[in-house]
Amino acid sequence: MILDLDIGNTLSKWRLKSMEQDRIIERGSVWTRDRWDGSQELPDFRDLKAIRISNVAGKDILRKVERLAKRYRVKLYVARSCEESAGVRNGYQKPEALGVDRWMGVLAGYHALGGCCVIDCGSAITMDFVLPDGQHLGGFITPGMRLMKESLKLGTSNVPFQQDDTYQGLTVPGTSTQEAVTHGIFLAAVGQIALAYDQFCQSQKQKLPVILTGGDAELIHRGLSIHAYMWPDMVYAGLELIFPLTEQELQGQLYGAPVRAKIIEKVVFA
Ligand SMILES: Nc1ncnc2c1ncn2[C@@H]1O[C@H](COP(=O)(O)OP(=O)(O)O)[C@@H](O)[C@H]1O
Ligand SMILES: CC(C)(COP(=O)(O)O)[C@@H](O)C(=O)NCCC(=O)O
Ligand SMILES: [K+]
Repeated sequence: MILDLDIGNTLSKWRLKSMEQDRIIERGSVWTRDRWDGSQELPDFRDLKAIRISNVAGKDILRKVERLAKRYRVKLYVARSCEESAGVRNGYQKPEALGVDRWMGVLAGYHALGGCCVIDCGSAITMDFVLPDGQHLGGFITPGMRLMKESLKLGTSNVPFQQDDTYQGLTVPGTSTQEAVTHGIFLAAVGQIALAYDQFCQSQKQKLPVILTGGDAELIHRGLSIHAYMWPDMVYAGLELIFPLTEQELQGQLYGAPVRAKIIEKVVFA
């Protein structure tokens, strides 16, 4: 069994993947700031062959995982941002400073679709752009929806947005503090993405595919008018790409990868 860890600043997501088949056996998450020891939310470490980790929540967490890997004598693969990997050249002045979750997303996105725009809607909303020739151009970082809400401390609570169909109402002016805040935040999240993507396509004179991932991707996706692929396992896919362990991964098949919509040529009957 392989344990893949996507450690974000809010949630630490994990999944258990079987070595033999391309199957996810179990998934879970723990609050990154919580104590992990003895947490019921973590998988059983005993039957693991390997742990692969993308971590943006600091060294303490990494040390915790290193201790676990050592205790259970499991091989640990730690992802790090670097200058170039899997055909992508890191556009950061200091490549190692790029968040490794962003780097995993960019590598997976480029492998699946070539040039693309990768958007991770988590504690922060990050956007990254990669050209068809593999050049990463960098991107944008803004507070995620929950952080925007908390920063206002206006009639808000720590409860995440209801991922239900009330989003339609989110684009009309709010008539209470709660509504004005919730609608405003949604508008900010969706609006910045639309503006940044539009300006990018104008400057590059090409429309690159957009891939969304992260805890708030569903909600934001429904507010976007641009077409976007959803890839919940995108960060994990970056781990599969740089640390391939299963048959499929060794053949470059990434779990849940979007398949570029084929433009069906109009069949014209003579
Ligand atoms: N305090 C909280 N209580 C409940 N859900 C939360 C809380 N904070 C964040 N969330 C939800 O958890 C998800 C965090 O997104 P995720 O992409 O996992 O973030 P990160 O990778 O930055 O940790 C979001 O969907 C958000 O709505
Ligand atoms: C921007 C981030 C905090 C996003 O993390 P997340 O929302 O996934 O918790 C993370 O990618 C990060 O720590 N980046 C390092 C700084 C940078 O990418 O420029
Ligand atoms: K994330």
